Amino acid sequence: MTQADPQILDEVTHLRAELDDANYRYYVLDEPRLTDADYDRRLRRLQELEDAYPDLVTPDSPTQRVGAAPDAGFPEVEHAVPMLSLDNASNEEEIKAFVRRVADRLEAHGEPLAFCCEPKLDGAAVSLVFEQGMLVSGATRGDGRTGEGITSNLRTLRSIPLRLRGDAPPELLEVRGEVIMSHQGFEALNERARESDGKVFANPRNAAAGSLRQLDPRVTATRPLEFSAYQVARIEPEQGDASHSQLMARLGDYGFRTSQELAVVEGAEGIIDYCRRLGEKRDGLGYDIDGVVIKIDNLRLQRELGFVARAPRWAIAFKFPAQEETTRLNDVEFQVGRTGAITPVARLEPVSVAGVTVANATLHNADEIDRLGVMIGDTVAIRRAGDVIPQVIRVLEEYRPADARVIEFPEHCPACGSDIEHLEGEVVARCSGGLYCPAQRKEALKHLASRRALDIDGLGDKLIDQLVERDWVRTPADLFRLEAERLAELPRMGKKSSENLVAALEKAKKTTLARFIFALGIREVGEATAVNLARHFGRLEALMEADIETLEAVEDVGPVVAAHVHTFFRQPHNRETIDDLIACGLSWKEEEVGERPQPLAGQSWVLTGTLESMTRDEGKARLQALGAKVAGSVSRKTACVVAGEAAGSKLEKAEQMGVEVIDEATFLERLGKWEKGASDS
Ligand SMILES: NC(=O)c1ccc[n+]([C@@H]2O[C@H](COP(=O)([O-])OP(=O)(O)OC[C@H]3O[C@@H](n4cnc5c(N)ncnc54)[C@H](O)[C@@H]3O)[C@@H](O)[C@H]2O)c1
Ligand SMILES: [Zn+2]
Repeated sequence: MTQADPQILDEVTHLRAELDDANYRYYVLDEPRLTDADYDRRLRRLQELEDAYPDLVTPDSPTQRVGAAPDAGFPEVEHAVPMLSLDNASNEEEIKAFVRRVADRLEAHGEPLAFCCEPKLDGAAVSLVFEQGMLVSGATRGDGRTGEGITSNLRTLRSIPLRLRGDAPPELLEVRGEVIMSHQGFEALNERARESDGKVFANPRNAAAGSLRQLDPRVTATRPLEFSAYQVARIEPEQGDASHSQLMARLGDYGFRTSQELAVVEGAEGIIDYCRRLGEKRDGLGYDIDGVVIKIDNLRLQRELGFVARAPRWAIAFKFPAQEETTRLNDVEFQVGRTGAITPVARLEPVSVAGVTVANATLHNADEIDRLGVMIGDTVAIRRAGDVIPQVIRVLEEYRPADARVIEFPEHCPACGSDIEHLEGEVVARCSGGLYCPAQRKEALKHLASRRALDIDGLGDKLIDQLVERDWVRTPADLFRLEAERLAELPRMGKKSSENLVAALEKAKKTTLARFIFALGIREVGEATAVNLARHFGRLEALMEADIETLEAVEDVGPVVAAHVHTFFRQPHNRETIDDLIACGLSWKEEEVGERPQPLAGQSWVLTGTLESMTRDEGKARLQALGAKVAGSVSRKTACVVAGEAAGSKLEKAEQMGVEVIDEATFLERLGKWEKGASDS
């Protein structure tokens, strides 16, 4: 046996310290600092050294253990059957070697072996114990022997049955599976966290693990978690299933979700083919997988093969390329979205992430840049998964060069030069050139033409897209200069509909001051605010000249709205656009700004979560137009909460306070009724 020299000993000690720290950050804090690739490299190196110098192996080496010791915040749960890790294969050769190895051990030469292949879900492993069909305990993997008791948290997951389906449940069932978060759920959770200064997670795995390990189950309940079962650890009495795949079908009958991608294949060729096909599907699945788990399907053969220290002999994980990589951030550019939001985009040293070259990643907004503490020249970890835009998730500060530069947020819109507004308390910075900015042109025109603005009949979204794309319409006033003959050249626009549109444009010119103000699309100026502004100032000129103080004196106008209005009218381009519209013949009689019935007057409403049929701003405007106040937080005075998709803490608070909560469908139904009532009278 070779004797290790002090240098090797040093390296081993150092690697172990690094890996222990990485395990703690990954499994306990759910906040890794190393990428998985870096972690795996270190673990492999340690394994090599231990193979070369077996004397150095200690029972507590990271190569001998799984996960990390359970956190003290939870009761300890001893696993009756240990929760192990899996050996890895990273290429076809290693898959073939695995198949040869098991065939040799089983002395199954010549006979094709059946393997059950499943996606390797990238979440957090949990174990669930059912007695007489009832869920009695749920735990994390922990260090494999002892996990954290998180039963109450797991009970909040709808995909975990609290009682097994069917009338003859086994006396005892222990099921293992992965708790995952879909890409959609993950994005929505982080989006909420960014808005409310909550914890932003690097990836769905950390988000799932972190959400499960909340001390308060009510927090877990708000997180979009799903459970997918992949193993039966114990079943008593035995039900006579001969294979893993039969057990999975049984779990389906008991009410569990199992992978839809599960398939039984034969031999190494079958496995390799499955891995290739699943690899191609990976980006479209909507959740993270980091590979394929391959298991001997026959349960008797599984038992014959048994386990080694860290992993079963009858299974292997084929690893897909990592979805996180590190690269250099060369520069940051700023893009204007269609609603004027300014998004910082990281220009990266191109790097291949899971088979796709990534050269750009989003940095979301100025707060995110602060949160990450990122500078130009930094080495950053990026993540690309599914169809989600690649993101910068972490800075590797130790690699920061001496000439790293601070990222300066621009003061003027890169598309049109208007001032960028970055209001206190708002995460998103925006271009204030609403009507003028080419990046916002389509949206601005769609808003202007909409029913509650200028109400231009027949000017739909598709038509606006065409007009802008052909460059026939650059400013709102250009709309009113369109001629029927020219319009008739457009696809699916006959002579008749062109003439109708021109007539509708003519008709729309006669409007009201309130509609005109609303049509300008000033941020946060909904219909109700527009009415208040029109009523207060009476004349457009007076509104345009108003200072912030005067604006704040208007009913329902707070500092934020006042600032938006003020900035809007300070932009020379916006003023030109308005002059131009008036020159085209837009007009209104002040006295037309009349009273509208306001069935919701005096009520306070709260919107939370994502609405499918409208933006939150629009929902707010429509409520305000009916007289309601729309508040940002729930209190006892709240009349009603509208809960959209992925509604979070506000929904929870409303439920605690006994405030009425309605879903989007009910909201739409009621809005329709009230709005009809309002326009009838
Ligand atoms: N970045 C870091 O700092 C850091 C630290 C520690 C670990 N890690 C990463 O964690 C991984 C190692 O973790 P591990 O020990 O949990 O091993 P593993 O994740 O490679 O394999 C075991 C796990 O696979 C999961 N699994 C998913 N689908 C399954 C299925 N269908 N059947 C059976 N099991 C399934 C189970 O949760 C099981 O616990 C590596 O990828 C490593 O890079 C990273
Ligand atoms: Zn702009």
